[in-house]
Amino acid sequence: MEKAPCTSPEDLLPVYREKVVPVADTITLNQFEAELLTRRKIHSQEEVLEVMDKLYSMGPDMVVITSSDLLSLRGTDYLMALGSQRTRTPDGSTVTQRIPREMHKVDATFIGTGDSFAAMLLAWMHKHPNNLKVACEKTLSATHHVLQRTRLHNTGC
Ligand SMILES: Nc1ncnc2c1ncn2[C@@H]1O[C@H](COP(=O)(O)OP(=O)(O)O)[C@@H](O)[C@H]1O
Ligand SMILES: Cc1ncc(COP(=O)(O)O)c(CN)c1O
Repeated sequence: MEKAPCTSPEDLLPVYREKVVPVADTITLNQFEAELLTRRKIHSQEEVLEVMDKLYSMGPDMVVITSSDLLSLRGTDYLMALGSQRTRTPDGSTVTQRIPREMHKVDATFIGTGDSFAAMLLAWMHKHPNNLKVACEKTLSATHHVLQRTRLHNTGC
């Protein structure tokens, strides 16, 4: 999960908030990025849902929090990802599907996992256009395999 300092200049934040997010259909971001965009801190499962609602109110219909280290019920060895999709019913109300998944932490630091996650999610969403659950699960599984293999390649264990 990306921590400060940001890889993007902070003065671009208003551009993301006001120009980019409102025209996005889907956003994938980690907990830190979600906190920055919404100006809210996440300390609990309830708060992550509030932050996701705020992100929906900014425009996208699909929000995927790629990782959070606070929310896993299984402890600090796990990360949580949370996929979520909002659909409008013919009567005008909205239904939100949420797909929380926990993954075992791989004991290493990786760069580019968020980018690779977003690219794989796009590919799996293309293959499974009506099934975010399957797209998220395949993305997480493939990500985990890539990271384990990367670690094995670098450390031999
Ligand atoms: N140390 C890790 N152990 C297990 N999975 C990880 C680890 N780091 C990243 N991932 C995986 O990569 C995905 C994207 O990583 P994340 O840290 O959320 O993105 P970013 O690189 O934007 O901070 C996560 O959903 C998770 O599946
Ligand atoms: C300068 C820079 N470094 C590293 C990364 C990789 O970030 P992440 O680990 O969040 O995918 C990015 C994101 N594209 C970046 O812009």
